[in-house]
Order: sequence, then C-alpha cells, then structure tokens
Amino acid sequence: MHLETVDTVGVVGAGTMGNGIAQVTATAGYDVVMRDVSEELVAAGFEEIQSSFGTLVARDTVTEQEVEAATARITGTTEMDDLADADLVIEAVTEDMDIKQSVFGDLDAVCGPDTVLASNTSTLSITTIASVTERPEQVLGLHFMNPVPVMKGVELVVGEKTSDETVTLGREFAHDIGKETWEADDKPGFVVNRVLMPWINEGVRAYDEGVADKADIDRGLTLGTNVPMGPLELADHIGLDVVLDASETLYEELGDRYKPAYLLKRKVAAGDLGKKSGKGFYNYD
Ligand SMILES: NC(=O)c1ccc[n+]([C@@H]2O[C@H](COP(=O)([O-])OP(=O)(O)OC[C@H]3O[C@@H](n4cnc5c(N)ncnc54)[C@H](O)[C@@H]3O)[C@@H](O)[C@H]2O)c1
Repeated sequence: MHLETVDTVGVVGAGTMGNGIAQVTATAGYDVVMRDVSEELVAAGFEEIQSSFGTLVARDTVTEQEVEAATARITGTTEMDDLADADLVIEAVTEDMDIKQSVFGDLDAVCGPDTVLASNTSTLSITTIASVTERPEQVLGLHFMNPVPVMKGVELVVGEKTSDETVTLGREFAHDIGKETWEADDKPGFVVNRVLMPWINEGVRAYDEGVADKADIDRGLTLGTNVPMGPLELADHIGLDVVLDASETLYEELGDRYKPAYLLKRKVAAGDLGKKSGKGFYNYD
C-alpha cells in the first residue's frame, strides 16, 4: 500500500482521540468513516469535532468553507462492515488488550487484503494486537497526541513483524496530515509514555505527600522546566482513567518504578476522571 492509493481512512472509536484523528484526517482531504458502538457516541464524536473546528475558525486556523468540506468528508457509523473500503484504518478504542484484539480480528475479516491497520494505543504491544490478524506485517502503531488537532507529534510504533513498507506508509500519512513523527520499537510505553507516566505519577505522589499544593507543583514544573502544563493539569487533560490504565500496563511489564500513585487510583474509583468528567485534580465547567 502506497500513500497515493489511500483515499478512505477508517477510524474506530469516536472518543477523545478518535474524533480528533477523524477531524485532522478529513481536513487533510481524506474521506473518513468513523465508527463507534452506539449512535449516541458517534453523534458525540461529531459534536466534539464541530466544537474543535469552532475554536480553530475563531483562531483563523481554518476557514468556514474548509470546515464545511471536511465535515462533509466524514461519515459516522456503528457498523464494522462500513470500514470494508478503507485503505487505512486507525483504531482508537478503549485501552484494553481484549477489546483491541477483538476490533483487529473484526477489521482483518472485513477489510481488503491491502488495508493497513494502525492502533493509537498508548502502551499496549503492537505485536500482541497484530497477532490476531493474518497481516501482522501491515499493522503498526500510529500514536497521536492529545488534543490531536493541536499536537504536532505522532509516534510510529514498529511491531515485531511490521514491514518497512508499512512504517513508510504510516510516516508519509502522518506527514501528509500535517504531523511530525519519530519511531519507537514495540516496547512498553514506547518513547513518550515510558517517560511521561512516571513523571505524572511522581507529581501526584508529591501532592499527596504534601510537598506543595497542587497549583505549586504545576507551577514548579511549568516555570522550572519550561513544559506547557504541570503533571496534575496534564493528567486532568489526558483523563485520569487513561493515565491509570497506561500506568498499570507499564507497572505490569516494567515493575515497581511504574507503580501507579495511590491518589490516582482513588480519584478514578471516585469517578473524578479529569476535564472530561468535570472534575479531576481541578474543577472544570
Ligand atoms: N486520551 C489521551 O490523551 C490519549 C492520548 C494518546 C493515545 N490515547 C489512546 O487512544 C485510545 C482511545 O483513547 P481515548 O482517550 O480516545 O478514549 P475514549 O474513552 O475517549 O474513547 C474510546 C471510544 O472507543 C469506543 N469503543 C470501545 N469499543 C469499541 C469498538 N469495539 N468499536 C468502536 N468503538 C469502540 C468507546 O465507545 C469510546 O467512545 C486508547 O488506546 C488510549 O490509550 C489516548
């Protein structure tokens, strides 16, 4: 599969990442089929896309005409069969190996033999996800960053059997939709989350152990190391459940230095998931 032959991109999952990936892909001129498990979740994905486009129009990043054209290129569905004509499919469902393997098994059965299948997983093994398909050489990780329309980076994750041709296609596609890439071997957390998750968890522990109040922990890191957000604010933006899932996978694979912070688990158990639920370490409207 070469980039010139990619016309239609399937996106599985219309949540935080899936709707962002659909938005940037359609903006770049591709036809997009976005699938989730219910009409409501597909509709919520479209609402998020419109809201994000609204912000970009207000900032003069895109025009109303471009928004209209991009929106018209996105089709929503709850049917896996509607992904049959996709040349590239990007999976962005819940961070759970069983769910991802079930999606990849279905995609392998539904899509044509040349279709490349990508996962947006933050930490799970691309090799293990690919193992349920008959085309592991056509499976790679395309790990977008949140929020997708704003963040430039896409991590290319190379599984045990991913072919060079598939990596090239992933890289060219990411560049074509305006992103920049780096390559990571299929090891837990790849580059970004391997380094980011312990940083966030240490910020949560520092808060829990009374080193400073939460705003000062975030100010310390933003002013002291020139990052745009401190660990507590960033965790709220990512979703505390997503941070916990990623931390647990890394803990399982890499041991004690990745142990999730106790307060992170308590917040998730309480349903305080960050910005998306209105409350995490901070409150949101
Ligand atoms: N949130 C982040 O900051 C972030 C960043 C990078 C990568 N990721 C990764 O992206 C993936 C998605 O994360 P998210 O934050 O968008 O989660 P989310 O919970 O916002 O969205 C996941 C969506 O997948 C849907 N889904 C579940 N099973 C499905 C199926 N079989 N078919 C179609 N849709 C299905 C859910 O209904 C939900 O709408 C995860 O693997 C996560 O680790 C997340």
